[in-house]
Amino acid sequence: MGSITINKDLLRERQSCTFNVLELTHLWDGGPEKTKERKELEKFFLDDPELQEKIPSEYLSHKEKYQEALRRSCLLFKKIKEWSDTTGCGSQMDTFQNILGGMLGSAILPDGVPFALNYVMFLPTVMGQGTMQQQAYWVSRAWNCEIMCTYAQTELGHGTFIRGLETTATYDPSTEEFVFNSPTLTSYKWWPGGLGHTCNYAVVVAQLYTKGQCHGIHPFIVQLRDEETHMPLPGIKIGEIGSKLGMNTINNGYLGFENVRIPRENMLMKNSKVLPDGTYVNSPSDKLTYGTMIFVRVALVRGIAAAYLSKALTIATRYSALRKQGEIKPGAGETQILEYRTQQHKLFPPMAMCFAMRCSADWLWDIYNSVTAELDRGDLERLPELHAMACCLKAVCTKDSAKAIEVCRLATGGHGYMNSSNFPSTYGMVTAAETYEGENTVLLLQTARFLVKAWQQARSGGNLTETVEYLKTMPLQPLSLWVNSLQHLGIAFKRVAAGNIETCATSIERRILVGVAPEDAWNEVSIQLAKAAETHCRAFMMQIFINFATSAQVSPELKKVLIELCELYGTYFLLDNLGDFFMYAGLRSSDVPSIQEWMETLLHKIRPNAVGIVDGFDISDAVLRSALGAYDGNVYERLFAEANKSPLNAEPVDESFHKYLKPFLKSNL
Ligand SMILES: CC/C=C\C/C=C\C/C=C\C/C=C/C(=O)SCCNC(=O)CCNC(=O)[C@H](O)C(C)(C)COP(=O)(O)OP(=O)(O)OC[C@H]1O[C@@H](n2cnc3c(N)ncnc32)[C@H](O)[C@@H]1OP(=O)(O)O
Ligand SMILES: Cc1cc2nc3c(=O)[nH]c(=O)nc-3n(C[C@H](O)[C@H](O)[C@H](O)COP(=O)(O)OP(=O)(O)OC[C@H]3O[C@@H](n4cnc5c(N)ncnc54)[C@H](O)[C@@H]3O)c2cc1C
Repeated sequence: MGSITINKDLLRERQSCTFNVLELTHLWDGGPEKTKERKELEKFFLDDPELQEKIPSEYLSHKEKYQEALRRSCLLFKKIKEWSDTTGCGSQMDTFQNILGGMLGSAILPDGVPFALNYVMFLPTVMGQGTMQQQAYWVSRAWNCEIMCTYAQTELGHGTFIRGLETTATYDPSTEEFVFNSPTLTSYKWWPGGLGHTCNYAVVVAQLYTKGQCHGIHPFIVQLRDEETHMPLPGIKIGEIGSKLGMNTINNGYLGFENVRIPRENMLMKNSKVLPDGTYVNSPSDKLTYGTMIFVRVALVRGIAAAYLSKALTIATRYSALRKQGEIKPGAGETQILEYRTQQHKLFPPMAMCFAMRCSADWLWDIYNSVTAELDRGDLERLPELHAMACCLKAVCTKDSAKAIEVCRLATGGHGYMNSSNFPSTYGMVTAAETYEGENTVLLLQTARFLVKAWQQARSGGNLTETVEYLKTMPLQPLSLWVNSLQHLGIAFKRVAAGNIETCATSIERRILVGVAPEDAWNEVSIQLAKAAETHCRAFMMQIFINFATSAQVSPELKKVLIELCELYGTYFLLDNLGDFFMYAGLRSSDVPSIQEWMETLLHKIRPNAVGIVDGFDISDAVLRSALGAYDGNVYERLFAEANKSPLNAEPVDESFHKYLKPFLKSNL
């Protein structure tokens, strides 16, 4: 046990890699300086014995899991402060992003950080929707952990349709207060992270009533618990919602109100306002209230979808390089399972997806920042495009990531089913993101709304924004004969997207012409609309990946690998959606064998570099937390060591034998 020798198959894989792995790590991190900072940060946190796991969390009770997560969260956030004070290297915000949205947090609190919402949603909401005075007061309190806050929007009865939320905030001009009530069971807040027993304040989204009129949903800061005793304040009914598929340490909670009063100043008033006499002042756009959701959707693409997929791929690829099972040629000796073409087909396309997600996430982050600056200047023109792209990228990337993580688990056979593989917790984390922050189908339909409008605009000769420009040009270009090239793939994906969007738009128009109400027509066509949004997103990701791979300033060896992965992304999704390419991209059935061969050749070319690629993600063993994926490949020793941590192995005969089994066996049924 505890051998530090590297598995010889993994060693051979590393020796035969054709590119410089460190160069990929630098590219992945955004430069050598970023790699250095990340490694220093990991060392500072992960070498701390107080943050090491003593008993695997799977063996703790629900309550113990939460208590242990809270202990670590407190230590972790003290250390963040220490890190910023002592190193002066990197702002605290960078560090928070790495902890909450990066891999570091998942190493220390794999099932979720109960403080996450304070940073991921409360602070962005106050910064985006609070006045300067409100920001000055609340940001420093929450930032310095004087208070711990969450974001309470979803209710038992409504998550998606937020205009239907039932919690009321009624303004009382005589005291200049808002009075909060939960009129029904379904109006109870349900889900907010950290709400159960961690937070003492929340942004609460409620229907605003003033002067007898409802003005729709607005955000308010509400104190929930006493700052000293942590007891719920009068009229606050609060608790935790119970055990879930994953994320069991994030402390999701419920919350009801009975005549809870808050000062008028606690309404976040950057956009709309209520004056002391109760006069309501409108926001420039009611969609500005939805700003925090856009921020989190943007952050999730990189922080959850791409990051957790890179982890799963590292585990499954290293394991596949050392696991031997069966023979390809009888008598030639047992084969590394990575040699099986079917295994390569499971693992390498998700590697390509991981790169496509990262490039798209960087693009999305940049436009998020520029559009946010424009909004601050009162310019709302690009908000619809940002909303549309944040919605479809969040939906497609979390879906691809969750599906691929499950494929990675299946690719490791029985051992992947163990908690010690770290697949279950990784999957639990990512599949949650398919639902939260906007359920994926719902988000795709939001993008589809934007696309149908863009299609109509293209037809009437109007101007189109960057991501939908192709709707103007694509239909005009004649279909050419199929060529196996990246450029042709890029065009074909756009043709498929344009074709799907056109089909939807004309199906809706056709229905309306025969008297179907527009809303019913929309619902009738919505299966195709969701698909159209997905194909638009895929075409966007394909093009972004092509731009990245062809223009990356890297060595020829690494560039070759990036191009191979990019081609694999395209050929994989093309072969998976042949019908679309037949219908809209001029593909003929006689073209398919050569594309299948192209894809298989790519799998063959990527094979020698597979371990190098995942090594390039540079995920340390402490972050991977997997018996199957460790750098040295000593899988079987680790599986044994993990099995022996089971509390059932503490005694050779468990007490249940004497209590139940022995009497049963002796009872002569
Ligand atoms: C890196 C991260 C690290 C770690 C994370 C760790 C832990 C965190 C874990 C969990 C956190 C989870 C938090 C949550 O889930 S909070 C709750 C999130 N809830 C949602 O996302 C609700 C989803 N629903 C909606 O977003 C909207 O209600 C919906 C868009 C579905 C519909 O809204 P509404 O009915 O008001 O609008 P429509 O009539 O459909 O459209 C009107 C119009 O407005 C446009 N629109 C809609 N949303 C936006 C937006 N956000 N911004 C801009 N514009 C928007 C829409 O396109 C329409 O435009 P038009 O067609 O021009 O009329
Ligand atoms: C782990 C986790 C953490 C969360 N954290 C928070 C939090 O911190 N704060 C918070 O406020 N909330 C939080 N949520 C709630 C989350 O945002 C909602 O669950 C999510 O928005 C989906 O809403 P819903 O549960 O009401 O699903 P529903 O909207 O009821 O969806 C159910 C089904 O109906 C379909 N559907 C609904 N509307 C439409 C439509 N218009 N068109 C077509 N199909 C539709 C959906 O596609 C889905 O298939 C969290 C949820 C989870 C799972």
